[in-house]
Amino acid sequence: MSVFDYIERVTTSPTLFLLVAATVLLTAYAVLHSYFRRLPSNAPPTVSDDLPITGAFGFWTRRWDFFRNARAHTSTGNFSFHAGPHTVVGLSGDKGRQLFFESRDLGLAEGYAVLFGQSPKLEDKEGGEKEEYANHFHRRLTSLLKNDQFKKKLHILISDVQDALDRIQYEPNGVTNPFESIYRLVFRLTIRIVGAYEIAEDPELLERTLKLFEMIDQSTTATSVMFPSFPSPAILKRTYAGARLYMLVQNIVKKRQESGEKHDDPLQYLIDQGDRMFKIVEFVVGSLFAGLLNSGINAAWLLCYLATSPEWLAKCREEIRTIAAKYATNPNAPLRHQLDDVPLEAWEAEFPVVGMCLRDSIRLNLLGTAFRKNISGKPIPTGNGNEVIPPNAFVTYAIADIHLDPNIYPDPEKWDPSRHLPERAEDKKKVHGFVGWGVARHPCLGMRFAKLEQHIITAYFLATFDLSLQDKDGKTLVEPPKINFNGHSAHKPNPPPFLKITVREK
Ligand code: HEM
Repeated sequence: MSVFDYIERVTTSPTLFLLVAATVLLTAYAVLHSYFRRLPSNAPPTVSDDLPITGAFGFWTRRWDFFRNARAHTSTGNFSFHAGPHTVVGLSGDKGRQLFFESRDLGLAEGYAVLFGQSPKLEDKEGGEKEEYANHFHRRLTSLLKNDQFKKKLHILISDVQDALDRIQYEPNGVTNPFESIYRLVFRLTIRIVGAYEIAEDPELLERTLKLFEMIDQSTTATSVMFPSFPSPAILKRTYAGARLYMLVQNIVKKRQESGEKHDDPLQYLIDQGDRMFKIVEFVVGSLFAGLLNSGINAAWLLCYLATSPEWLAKCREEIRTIAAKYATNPNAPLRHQLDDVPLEAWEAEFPVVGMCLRDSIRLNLLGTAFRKNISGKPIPTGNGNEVIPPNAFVTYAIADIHLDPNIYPDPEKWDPSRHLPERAEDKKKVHGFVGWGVARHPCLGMRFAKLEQHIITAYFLATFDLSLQDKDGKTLVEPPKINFNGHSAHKPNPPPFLKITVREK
């Protein structure tokens, strides 16, 4: 068939004409798009699978593999790619890590807002407004995470833990999935510290709030970041869940206003500060995102690790027994009741063994990448020749770049708390050798609370139960489940493991 025959056929068949026109337009768009999003020549080299329009799929499908592969293919270990319309630079190595965590030109909130992107959009924020939001959020959270709050709340946190353990004790066949039961407990504790009394006290409302939160959490998909204006199911779900959460909190506030009822809780503090409704909801959801995932998932993992490590289980129990004996008013009471007399200061400072177990769990389970954005308006030198991070580019650092480095942490995928003993101190071998609690410009604001709740949950659990790990068929597991290191953040293992528990007498 000659070219003329072909043209005649296309122009006389409307379907074929539309098909060809669409293909031509799409190709033209892809070519133009690729041309306009070209990076400056001194940006780190672009990865080979950076597709037009969508960008690099590996970033979404196998994040850690994508990073390892990309960093291995450039001389500096830094590389560039796209996530939809966004230019992203991946940093790696010691220099990259220091720049990432120490540069004041890299904005944390701006990076997470787009690439992590879970918080429901209650109001669009631009420039100064974004900064105002971050300041407001930090101010409120810092007030709620002060010593006097912990002192006041300690007894209620402990009572919530005891309540959860009572429920776990009566789960069928003495078997519990910690990624559900302990995760829910952490959710309740987090609501106590950043949310509302009414939610923490009402199991049905607590469950509903958790479901809405999880709906938002699951809404960061590749398409929702690539095409944020397209009403994809994920974005619709997020908007729906955000609106429902808004109404849920609004109802509580209205009820309080109408009845004149007040509670000594975070919600009342926010109301008394004169915060508007959307700010209150934004604060609660933001705090849950900052706090719940890491705390809830690590609390569950910690028990799984201990259930498969007789050595560290014994060491933790010994520590718990010693501290309980130091403070117990009745040394003959069962261990779990002796713990009721432990003061806040001891909960915070006197659990180094449990602390090391938690530290290695965080090393392994802080997955995916941290995010920043170049907000300086200028190129930022990376310290490698004339290589720069272009203005407005997003910046990512894969936590595994340091946490799974075999030169720092030998046998890096193995949970081994003894790495953190003073004589080994593997995490001190390099600057920012452990970034599990954030470092430099962005240390974790919730670390004190997170450690406190982890110490309390672990101590009460081990004092109350003997435990072993098993699969869904009841087969004993002698090793913890494998972690999917390609995950984007701390997550529940699939399939889940179960804890088989029996109540301890002493
Ligand atoms: C085991 C539990 C936790 C872990 C492992 C953890 C870890 C981290 C890490 C690694 C960062 C730094 C992120 C970065 O540099 O990109 C961070 C920051 C932060 N964390 Fe946590 N976190 C935990 C619990 C909490 C809790 C319970 C809260 C609050 C209720 C919280 C609030 C925050 C906030 C607000 C920031 C941002 C600080 C800033 O903007 O400078 N975290 N956390």
